[in-house]
Amino acid sequence: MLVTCAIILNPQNQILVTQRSSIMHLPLKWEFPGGKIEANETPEASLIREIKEELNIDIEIIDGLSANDHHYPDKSIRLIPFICRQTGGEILLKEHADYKWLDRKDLLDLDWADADVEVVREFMGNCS
Ligand SMILES: Nc1nc2c([nH]c(=O)n2[C@H]2C[C@H](O)[C@@H](COP(=O)(O)OP(=O)(O)OP(=O)(O)O)O2)c(=O)[nH]1
Repeated sequence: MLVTCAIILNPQNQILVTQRSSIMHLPLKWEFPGGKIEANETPEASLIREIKEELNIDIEIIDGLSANDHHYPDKSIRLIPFICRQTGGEILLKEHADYKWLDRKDLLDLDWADADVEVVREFMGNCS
């Protein structure tokens, strides 16, 4: 399953992180918002759509990071991360339990979905 996720930076270069709800797969784990790529969709178009649906905000995509393949006991995903900026809208949580803007140095303190840990490491390595 192909999943895109957005590492959204604000003007202070903090990063938006979202917490999965208790009724989702991987309940209460932190992730970068995003979701499954649908048929006939580019990864970029899918991500822009998902972020609007889940968070009510508009984003532009700045760059891509390496995809990370991860096997959960019940499913395998290829997580495809993009670095993004918010271009409009106000955050409204439609699916998630919580969100926060975090400084880069604090990212690894969260209880991440397992597939994200490698993405966080690459992002921190690239930017520090
Ligand atoms: N959106 C997103 N999903 C992630 C991340 N890390 C990670 O392991 N995942 C997993 C959680 C889900 O199993 C899948 C994304 O699916 P989704 O969020 O679109 O859909 P979902 O919960 O409806 O999935 P499903 O139960 O229908 O399979 O990828 C991440 O950073 N962002």
